[in-house]
Amino acid sequence: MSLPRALTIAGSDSGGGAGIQADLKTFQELGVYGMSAITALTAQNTTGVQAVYPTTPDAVVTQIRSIGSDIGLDALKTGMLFGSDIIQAVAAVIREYGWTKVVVDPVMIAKGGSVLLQESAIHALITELLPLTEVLTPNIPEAEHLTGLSIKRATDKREAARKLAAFGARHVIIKGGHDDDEQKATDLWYDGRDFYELEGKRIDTVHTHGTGCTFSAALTAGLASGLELKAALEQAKAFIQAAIEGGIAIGHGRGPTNHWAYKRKSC
Ligand SMILES: Nc1ncnc2c1ncn2[C@@H]1O[C@H](COP(=O)(O)OP(=O)(O)O)[C@@H](O)[C@H]1O
Ligand SMILES: Cc1ncc(COP(=O)(O)OP(=O)(O)O)c(N)n1
Repeated sequence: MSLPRALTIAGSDSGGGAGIQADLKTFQELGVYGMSAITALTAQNTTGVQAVYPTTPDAVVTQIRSIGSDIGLDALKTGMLFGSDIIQAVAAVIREYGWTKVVVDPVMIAKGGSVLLQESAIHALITELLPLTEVLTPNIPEAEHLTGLSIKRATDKREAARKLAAFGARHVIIKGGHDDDEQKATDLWYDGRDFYELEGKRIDTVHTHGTGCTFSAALTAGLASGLELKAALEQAKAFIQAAIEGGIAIGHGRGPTNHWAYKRKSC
């Protein structure tokens, strides 16, 4: 197989732990050539998001076309999309190129509470992007917000996953980082028919900035490399587990995960 290529369409995190920076580091660590289309600049560090400066739909589409018309790609992911106009533009360009290995991380709110997706953009996310989505990776608050359901028990997670699949996503992974299990961090995978669990030991740490971005980027890298979804998910889970175990205590707040830990571990 030729060099695998992956694109991330997301926001920039100046602190380097989430967004575009986390995605490109993850692609690189997994041997995938990484490319980016930036939807917004955030001034951000381990204590939170200080400011958000969205780009324009035109700027986003032009970046994506520069890649589509020349280098091409094997898989793509979306992260912070911020507004409905950017979502509509991204969906249109995905349709234009006919890309199908599309991972959507429906980033809404940073762990510090800052809004990374406007409320007015939820409708566009559901109607424009989810029908183009191969794998949707919400955390629990995002799954609740998209479905209007309250997720307290395992059965609620399953109902939410069914509802998200009905919006058009072919596979749904509801991530377990925010649930109240103190021993395990378990992600639920729904393939439109059956449910599976991806289990990991919960690590007691505050250094979890960028976990969702890193997990979805690792999944995208696996798909770009030609792995089947099950193998790509297992690799992504092992990648994020190692990255959280090796979390980096820099700054004065919630430090980033360690993107080189997985490769070090497997060497
Ligand atoms: N403390 C933790 N220990 C182990 N795995 C975790 C922990 N927190 C999150 N994860 C895992 O990291 C991935 C991202 O999940 P989550 O933190 O829920 O996403 P987000 O960053 O979007 O809120 C999932 O695979 C989840 O199970
Ligand atoms: C630019 C940007 N994109 C996404 C996020 C959210 O990342 P996530 O992996 O969910 O991690 P936390 O912010 O929740 O720690 C972000 N912060 N910035």
